Amino acid sequence: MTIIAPSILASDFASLGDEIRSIEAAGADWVHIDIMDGHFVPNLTFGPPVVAMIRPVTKLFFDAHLMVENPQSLFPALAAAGADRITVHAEACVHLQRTLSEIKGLGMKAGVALNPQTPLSVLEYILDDIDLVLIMTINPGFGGQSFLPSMLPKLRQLREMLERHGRQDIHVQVDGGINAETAALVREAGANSLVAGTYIFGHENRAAAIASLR
Ligand SMILES: O=C(CO)[C@@H](O)[C@H](O)COP(=O)(O)O
Repeated sequence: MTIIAPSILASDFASLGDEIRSIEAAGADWVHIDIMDGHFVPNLTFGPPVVAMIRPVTKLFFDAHLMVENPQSLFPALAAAGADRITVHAEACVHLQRTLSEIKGLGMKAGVALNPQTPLSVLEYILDDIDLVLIMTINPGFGGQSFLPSMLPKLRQLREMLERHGRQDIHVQVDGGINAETAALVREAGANSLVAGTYIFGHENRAAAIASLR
């Protein structure tokens, strides 16, 4: 079963609670929360106080994607705010294994995101520390960008790596430019968790949009 994680980056922030209720009613599995700091990526979103405010709105799993420098400084506040998983960028973490241990030490699941140019080899020795790999199918920072088809072979190679290590249980997530067309491509290449912002929140029928991604 493909897991659908709408990215609230594309929602109407003035009605964030209602937007989250809407995707829950439409069949979303996880809420994807893009946290950006204006340094690691050239855009700024929100932080732990907003996560805490939306926590009572839904019981859906909170899948936080940190596009920030020094992500570890946010872990305690995000744990307290109710994040279920924190995904950090390998490019932002000098001591990646330690960073992942810190996330798990606070009772959350841990994931690693890779920018398009980052090789899969950075994952080779940390597979025991994660339950998700996020393959960015755009350069992070903004919604509404076009899907990079060059990420399809990367997804296939990741699936092979996970099989080689007996870790097929690790989620393979994609993020960026996902719509009904690109969803079929990434599912075929091995993704089982799809993040989509513009496509779901911009669709007149969000339940139909989510169903089309599966
Ligand atoms: O992490 C990001 C952007 O950096 C994403 O989660 C985007 O929000 C995806 O947006 P769409 O491409 O689906 O509009």
